[in-house]
Order: sequence, then C-alpha cells, then structure tokens
Amino acid sequence: MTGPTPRTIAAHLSATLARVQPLGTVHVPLDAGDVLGLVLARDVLAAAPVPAFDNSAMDGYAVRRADLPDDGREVTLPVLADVRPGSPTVVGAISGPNRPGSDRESGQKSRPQPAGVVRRPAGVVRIMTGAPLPDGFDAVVPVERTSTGRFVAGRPTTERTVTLARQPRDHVRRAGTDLAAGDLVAAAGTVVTPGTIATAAAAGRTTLPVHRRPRVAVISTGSELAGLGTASPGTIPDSNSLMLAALARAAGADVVRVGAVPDDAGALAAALDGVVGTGTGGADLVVTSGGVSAGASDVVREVLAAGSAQDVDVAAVAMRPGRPQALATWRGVPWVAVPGNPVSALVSFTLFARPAVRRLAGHDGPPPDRTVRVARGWASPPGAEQVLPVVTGPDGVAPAARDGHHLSALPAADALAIVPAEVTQVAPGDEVTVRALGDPT
Ligand SMILES: Nc1nc2c(c(=O)[nH]1)N[C@H]1C(S)=C(S)[C@@H](COP(=O)(O)OP(=O)(O)OC[C@H]3O[C@@H](n4cnc5c(N)ncnc54)[C@H](O)[C@@H]3O)O[C@H]1N2
Ligand code: MOO
Repeated sequence: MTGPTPRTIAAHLSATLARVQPLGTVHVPLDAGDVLGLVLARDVLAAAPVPAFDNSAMDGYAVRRADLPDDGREVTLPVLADVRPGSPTVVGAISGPNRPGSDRESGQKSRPQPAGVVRRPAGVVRIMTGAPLPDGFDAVVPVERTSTGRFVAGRPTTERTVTLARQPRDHVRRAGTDLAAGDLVAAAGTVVTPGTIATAAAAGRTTLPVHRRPRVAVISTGSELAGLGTASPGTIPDSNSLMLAALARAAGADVVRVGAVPDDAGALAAALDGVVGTGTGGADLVVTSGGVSAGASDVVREVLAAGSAQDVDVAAVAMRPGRPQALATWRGVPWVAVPGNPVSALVSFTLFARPAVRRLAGHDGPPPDRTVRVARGWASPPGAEQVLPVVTGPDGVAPAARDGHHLSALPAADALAIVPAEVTQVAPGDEVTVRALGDPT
C-alpha cells in the first residue's frame, strides 16, 4: 500500500493548529449584536464605579439615622422633598439652617457637633429605588415599614409626614461597592457573554477589545454535485457545503460559502483565489470538501500537487471515518481539506477545522471532551480510532443510527464518540470520550 504513514487524530490536530494564530484585536461596540461569543483580547477594566453613586435599594424614605431613636422607637418626621431615579436633583425644598446635608456643604462633615446644638428640622426625603441618595442622608426605610404603607404607581405622593423607625439595614447601595473604577470586569481570553456586555456597559465601557471574528470560506468539490434544488439524474445535492458552512457558523465564524466547483483544477484554483482575496476582507481559513483520496478525479489532490499551494501536507489519519486529509496554504491563507463523504466531512471539521476556527477567534484550547457511559454498545474497527455520531439519552450514549457512516445518523447526533484504536467492541456500561457537536464555548 502506498501513501502517507497514518498519524493519530492528535497529531493531525497539532499539524492543523500550527497553521493558525489568533486574529488581531478590534474594538466592537457593546450594542453590536455580533459582539456576543467573541473572545476578549485584553482585560476589560471598569471605567467608572458600579454603582456610580450612592443610591437607594428600596422605594421608601431617605433618612438620617441621627434623626431616629437608637432603641427602635417610631418617630413622625416631615417629608421634606422627593427624589426620583434618573434625576440628581431633589424636588422640593430641604430648608432650614441645619437642613440635612448642610454639614457637608460647610465642610464640617466629620466634625462632632458642639454640645447643645440641636439639628433641626429633622425630616425625610421620599426616594425611589435607584435614585441618588441626597447629600447628608445615610439610610433608606422601605415604604412598607412606614405609616405610608405603599406608594401607588402613577399617582402623586402627597403625604406631608411619615412615621417610621430605625431599621437594621441601611438599604443603600454605595458607590463602587460592586466594582471600583479600574477593577477587572472580564479577563483576556474569556468569551463575551450577555453578562460581560451588561457589566462592561454598567462600568462605563462602550466597546470591547476582542479578537476579530474569523472568516471561513467553504468550497465543495465534485462534478457530481448540484446546487440547492438543481439536482438532475446522476448528480447529488451538494449537502456538504451547507453543512460545513453551518458548522463554521456554529463555531463562531462568518462564512463565505462558494458551493460546489467541478473536478477541474483550474476551476478550484480560481475559486480559491476568489475567497482568499487580497488585503483585508478575504478568508482567514479555507475549508474544502472532497477530492482528497486516491481517485482519478480527486481535484484537491491535483491542485495540491500542481505547485501553487504552499506547505502541502497530504495525510492519512488512522481514524474511521475521515482517513484521507490534507492541509496546505493558499496565497498565505491556511487551507483544511476534508474528505467528501458527508459523515467524514462532519467528523473532520469537528476534529480539525473547528479547533482551528476557535484558535483564530482567540479561544484558549479546544472545548473540553466529556467522559460518558455507554447505553447501547457497538463494534469499532481495529487499528484506527473510531469517531462515531452518538445520541445522548438518560442512560448514556448510543449510536445515532445503525450505520454511523450514513447521513441518516446526523440529524439526531449530539456528539461524537472517540474510541481508541485498540478497542474493537464498546459495551453497555463502558465509558467513552465524547465531543459535543453543538458549540460549547
Ligand atoms: N482507492 C481509494 N479510494 C478511496 C480511499 C482510499 O484511501 N483509496 N479513501 C476512501 C475514503 S475513506 C474516503 S472518506 C473517500 C474520500 O474521498 P474524497 O475526499 O476524494 O471525496 P469524493 O471522492 O469527492 O467523495 C466521496 C463521496 O462523498 C460524496 N460527496 C462528496 N462531496 C459531497 C458534497 N459536497 N455533498 C454531498 N456528498 C458529497 C461523493 O459523492 C462521494 O460519494 O474516498 C474513499 N475512496
Ligand atoms: O474514512 Mo472515509 O472518511 O471512511 O469515508
């Protein structure tokens, strides 16, 4: 038998990953929908404290605890003013020479009051949740713990006095207690989640420094392939380019799907030239399907042998399916060539191209595999790692179809089981390694 010496899945993955590096940093606005799922290229620090100012955690009354007896007795105090969320201003007057806050304005905040000085008028300020705590006030009493009982939404609040007592908690959210300016919001290398977006926005950021989203070009090869809805006798639908485009999108890439090119070296070279582009905007990775085995019309092999591609690595991987593989560089852009059999194409993309997309996107390593119990067993070929589409049920995993090489296995499959080369039979109760087919980030 001729051809390359078979290598392991791990060796071919290393060879693939050696060809890609994380893409450069871009600053994506927080309100751009596609910031979600990108990977932070730098630490994100809070630009402003969270909360930005002391504010009320409750609808109720801002008080000065000095106005409320220590022993919890109730007092009746005038309602001096009103403060609402979104407004730094207090509506209504807080009057009098000793009005709350006058000590701060006169620079005497920490100075003890001389004996005999009575601070009057004592009073409270009606305050809603999230509104800034007025200067000089230091606690909030929730409305349901006061004589008012409740506020009615949309109705003006007119009470002149309120009876209330000191509470065990102050119900004030202090500035910077969640995050101080300069605190770490999210670390470089982590994935942007809805929570990252919210926290960065709350902390005064407007953009996030992320690795640019990879652009993947998908080309399928084969003169037998027909575009969607155009199949005629002797042709088959080009399902691979649709599948690979969807896989690349699920892995976080923007995709240019060229669709099928015939088994013609010139046509494939022209398609490759078209997707790599010149300068910015071209693909960061090209994925082709088909034409990598030993047939007379294996056009990928023909182009790889013709001299225009660089760093050509035609490989055999000791795995089933997906044995024939190739890697190359086309005008500076990495090219992963996967076999045409649809299950082989899915397996090969998941094992090799997906980690490459993830590295381009800045992810730190592949998504973790899981070890799961086998519910229904299957045979595995000797001398090659088996990669079998499986479906996960309450008792463990089972083959997704009677024959894992068949397309009919794919709709239900939620993972690939990876069985070591020396194992020939997988039995119920065994544990196997599985890689999720969805896109864990
Ligand atoms: N003499 C040998 N023949 C084959 C070998 C070998 O080692 N020696 N390897 C076999 C294995 S394993 C595989 S896998 C296939 C891989 O072949 P290619 O990558 O060259 O793929 P094609 O020949 O182009 O197609 C294989 C098969 O898949 C169908 N196909 C291809 N593209 C699509 C598509 N876009 N959508 C749907 N289906 C597609 C195609 O019609 C073929 O039936 O080679 C074996 N042969
Ligand atoms: O190994 Mo091929 O990829 O079985 O069909």
